[in-house]
Amino acid sequence: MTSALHIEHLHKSFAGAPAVRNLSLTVQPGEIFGLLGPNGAGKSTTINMISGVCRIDSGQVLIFGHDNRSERRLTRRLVGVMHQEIVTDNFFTIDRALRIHSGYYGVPRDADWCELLIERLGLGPHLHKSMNKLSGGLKRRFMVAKAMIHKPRLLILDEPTAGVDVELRRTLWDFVREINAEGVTVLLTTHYLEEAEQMCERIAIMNHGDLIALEKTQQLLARIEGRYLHVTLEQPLHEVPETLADLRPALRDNGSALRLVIDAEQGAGEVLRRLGDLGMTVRDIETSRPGLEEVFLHLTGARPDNGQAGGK
Ligand SMILES: Nc1ncnc2c1ncn2[C@@H]1O[C@H](COP(=O)(O)OP(=O)(O)OP(=O)(O)O)[C@@H](O)[C@H]1O
Repeated sequence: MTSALHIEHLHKSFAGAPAVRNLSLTVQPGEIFGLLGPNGAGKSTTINMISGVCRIDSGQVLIFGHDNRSERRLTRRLVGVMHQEIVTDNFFTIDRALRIHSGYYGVPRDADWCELLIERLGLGPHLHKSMNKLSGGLKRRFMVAKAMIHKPRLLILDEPTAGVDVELRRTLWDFVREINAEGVTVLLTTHYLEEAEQMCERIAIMNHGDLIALEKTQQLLARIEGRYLHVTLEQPLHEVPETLADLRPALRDNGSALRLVIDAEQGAGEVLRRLGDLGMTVRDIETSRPGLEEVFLHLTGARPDNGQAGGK
């Protein structure tokens, strides 16, 4: 089966500083694939090389088996990209801009498809507004429609939900799932790791230009063993006693909450007894499983978007 996207030994430097180093990966047709990494990891540079916006220093990008440089006209039609920066055609209305963009790809305008995009992205009531009068959320919705107007087989979304409210994020992801079910392959980046966890079958993590993990989402999640035990204390702690070091403690909420890591099979009772022996009075407990955010932290040592966004 021809892969939807095949990247081989891709490399890009800016003024001698590598932004993407020897990157190889393959996305299969029909996948929803996540490309994650902290700020500056090289995700956008990779996407820009795939879409042809950024010159490739060395390596190769094949889109459904076609080289994105030697078969540029063809591959441009096969891919739809929503770039991270908000770029709109300021003095056009949404309606006019969408018409122009379908012409740009040289595909005949498919009125039904265009209507579906407009309806599903909630653009209907705003079609005749000029772009510079739209809210940020609406501009993003327009950008998704624009990326898809020519019915690409590979849709690339670079941070589609940055700065977008919860309701719209849900609408957007529902739509992405729907078109994926109809056969469109999706490559996405997001700083909201919960979204990546829910959406992606496989996830690649980049850091400082290198690929540091590429696994099924479930395998990635299984990398962190154990469960979290979240303990609320009656009396705040100033520091955690040394004797609890094996539980990898993290003090939170000015010392009034303690997060401990316990074995998957270990019961909370034994841990609570140990806390009691140390003179701590526990007010409340809760357990949870580590999510993608913890795996990400573990692998990269950084929070997505410097801790400004993402899960809990
Ligand atoms: N046009 C450019 N000129 C110079 N340096 C650049 C350019 N584009 C990207 N870089 C640098 O390349 C590195 C990778 O940046 P890139 O934007 O690809 O990362 P990213 O993973 O997409 O980050 P973010 O999550 O912040 O968008 C960074 O060090 C960045 O400063």
